[in-house]
Amino acid sequence: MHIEFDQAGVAYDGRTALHRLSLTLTGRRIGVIGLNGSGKTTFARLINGLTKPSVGRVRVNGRDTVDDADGVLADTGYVFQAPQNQIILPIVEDDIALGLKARGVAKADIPVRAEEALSRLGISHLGKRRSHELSGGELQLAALAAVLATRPSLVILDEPTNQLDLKNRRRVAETIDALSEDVIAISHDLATLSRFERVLLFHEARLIADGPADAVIGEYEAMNR
Ligand SMILES: Nc1ncnc2c1ncn2[C@@H]1O[C@H](COP(=O)(O)OP(=O)(O)OP(=O)(O)O)[C@@H](O)[C@H]1O
Repeated sequence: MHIEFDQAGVAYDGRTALHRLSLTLTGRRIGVIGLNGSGKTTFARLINGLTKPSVGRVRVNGRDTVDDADGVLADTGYVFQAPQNQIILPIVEDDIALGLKARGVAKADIPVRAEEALSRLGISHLGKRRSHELSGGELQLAALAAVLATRPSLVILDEPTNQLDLKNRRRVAETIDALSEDVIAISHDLATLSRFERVLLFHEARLIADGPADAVIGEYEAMNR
């Protein structure tokens, strides 16, 4: 990945959600930590252009998130904090197909791409299931499959293991570990992020630490002791 924040910041009605930030992200796996309301989701949404900067610019793999919003969206997949807001159609594979259709994938390729993504995560059996009947872990994996089916080069995960029990948390964490795509993950699961190459710590809408996982996680733990 190559992501550049150039004095980018976000404010809502005069309240700052993220102070101006300049930073370059390269590499394959970046974790994001911080207390509730510290600006993590705002930061992540800036990267795929879901949130536009109030000031400054964000560029993802050379594309500006305002000037080339469609290009950025095509290249970055975003798995939302609440998968029930992401998988909206009654049947899982129909939902995956909807996302592919919206991206202009040829009709004949849609079922192939959907099945490829489901089988990659070991959940082919969920394709024909009703999404509202799935467990939290199954739904989280289905949401990830829907994003992977669009073949993004970067996957942004917003608290992917948040709602999960221990078994599903492990399963999703292992899946994330095995992804070949670049990953930016917001997580409170510090054990998972400890395997990431770089971790960013947000506090009160500012980036306050940025470095190797062990050091930044240690700082976060010390702050909250
Ligand atoms: N659309 C919005 N309108 C107004 N305020 C917002 C909006 N989105 C976020 N905020 C505010 O910006 C601040 C940062 O929110 P953000 O969601 O980025 O935090 P977070 O670190 O992801 O929190 P959490 O861990 O609870 O998900 C919060 O004070 C939040 O209330």
